[in-house]
Amino acid sequence: MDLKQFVTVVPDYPKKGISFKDITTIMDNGEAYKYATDQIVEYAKEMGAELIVGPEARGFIIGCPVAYALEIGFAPVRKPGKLPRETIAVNYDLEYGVDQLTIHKDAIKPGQRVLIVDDLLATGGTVGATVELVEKLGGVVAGCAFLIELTYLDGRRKLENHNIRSLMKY
Ligand SMILES: O=P(O)(O)OC[C@H]1O[C@H](OP(=O)(O)OP(=O)(O)O)[C@H](O)[C@@H]1O
Ligand SMILES: Nc1ncnc2[nH]cnc12
Repeated sequence: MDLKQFVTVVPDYPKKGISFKDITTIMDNGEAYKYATDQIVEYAKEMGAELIVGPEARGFIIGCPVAYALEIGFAPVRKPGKLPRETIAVNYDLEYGVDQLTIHKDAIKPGQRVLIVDDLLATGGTVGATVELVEKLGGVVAGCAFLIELTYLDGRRKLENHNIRSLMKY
């Protein structure tokens, strides 16, 4: 399936000069959503993932169905003040802003093989911070999977030695 036909490219959103890749037009097509999920499920199996970790909000949309299909857990990475128990935090840069991400301290077992899943790799700030959170808790990053990679922003640079799979490149 050519997944790109289901991505809607929105120019100048949320700021002038940003070419926004809207994945809601994948999600609202059952066949395309399932196909994208299945591709990441296969990658998760290859990488021996024992837990899926995804940053809010779009990382949940892609990561949760992958975890469900594999019958493994999903641990959310969230913006500050959203997780109710003890967390650790890491700062990160966005293509359009700066923020902080947090995870529950007990979300990952030491040595657990984690697949990080998100909709899109841009500058790599989000996934870089997520890798840091996973590793701080003693998890092993088995791989990072995205629907979309914006190659012109070279987010891969931040993932040096990690396994990466992106289903679509722009
Ligand atoms: O590689 P980066 O430069 O970090 O950019 C990619 C991130 O940006 C978007 O999330 P955003 O922070 O806009 O939050 P959202 O998913 O809640 O919309 C996207 O879903 C990725 O998580
Ligand atoms: N260009 C972009 N399109 C969609 N989501 C994004 N997150 C960061 N950059 C993005």
